[in-house]
Amino acid sequence: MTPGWITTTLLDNDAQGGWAVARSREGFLHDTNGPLFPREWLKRQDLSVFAEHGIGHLDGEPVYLLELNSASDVPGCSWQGLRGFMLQGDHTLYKVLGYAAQIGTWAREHRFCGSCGQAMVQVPRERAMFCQACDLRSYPRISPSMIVLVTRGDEILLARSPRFVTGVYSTLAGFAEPGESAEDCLIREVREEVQVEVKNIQYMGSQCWPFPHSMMLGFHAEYAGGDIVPQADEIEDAQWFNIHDLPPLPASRSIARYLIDLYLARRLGHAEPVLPG
Ligand SMILES: NC(=O)C1=CN([C@@H]2O[C@H](COP(=O)(O)OP(=O)(O)OC[C@H]3O[C@@H](n4cnc5c(N)ncnc54)[C@H](O)[C@@H]3O)[C@@H](O)[C@H]2O)C=CC1
Ligand SMILES: [Mg+2]
Ligand SMILES: [Zn+2]
Repeated sequence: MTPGWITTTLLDNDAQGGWAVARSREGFLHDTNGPLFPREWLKRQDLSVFAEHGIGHLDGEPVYLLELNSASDVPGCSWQGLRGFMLQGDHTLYKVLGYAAQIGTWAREHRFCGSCGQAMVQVPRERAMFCQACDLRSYPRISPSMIVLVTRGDEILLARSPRFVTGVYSTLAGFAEPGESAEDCLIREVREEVQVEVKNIQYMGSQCWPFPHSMMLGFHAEYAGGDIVPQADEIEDAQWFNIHDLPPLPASRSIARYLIDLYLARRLGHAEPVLPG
């Protein structure tokens, strides 16, 4: 048995047994034991199954996703969004659900060929949807996004999007555009969002962010010039905060929080945090 969570290209849907998770627009089904159910039991419930996908092995046991058309009532169970599992509970289970969500979304959005409109089929032994007419393969979509902590000595630059929980300030972030390097994107995003220039860009680590399919590339950068001017609509407020007087910060498992906590730890001589994958 291999311990932990290992994603698998494909599993045999006709095989019996294993674990399963169920996903609807309301999130994942869970009970007091969590979101993993014996697969044969789950399939006997009154669920409107849209598709079934083998997604991996957890501690050697196969895990399947039941992608549903709608959320139905299952006695003793309720539904919870992926963010809820990210914020609290077992991190490995959150990784299972994050992967399940990305595969479910991608398969649902790639039933038809984007080039000719014909129905696509799943390719054997590969996580891809295939159009026979165009010989086109579509792979799961991953969107590279830069995230950066900009610092000026004891001060760090944090901003609020109107979408954030009330009061919370975070690091700047944005999606890469075609033609950009990671550094180009970071410099553009910081300019667009706060009109500040940065220097000494340093890569710090990455994190899968399945909301819905970002790959966060985390950086540290030093302030090089400019006064903060928040971007209309995107940035509600942005400020330099002293490290001894910080506002409410992002969730502890996010790379945004890691970048902040790492800088504080290095500045104040504390133990360094570990980035959750
Ligand atoms: N894990 C973490 O700690 C954090 C993760 N994030 C994530 O970083 C990502 C980017 O951050 P934002 O500030 O929202 O991006 P952003 O600054 O580029 O602005 C968002 C806008 O980008 C456009 N957009 C949406 N999806 C896109 C895509 N796949 N490719 C290109 N453009 C797209 C839309 O117009 C959207 O309104 C998001 O997924 C966000 O959830 C943001 C902050 C913290
Ligand atoms: Mg942004
Ligand atoms: Zn086609």
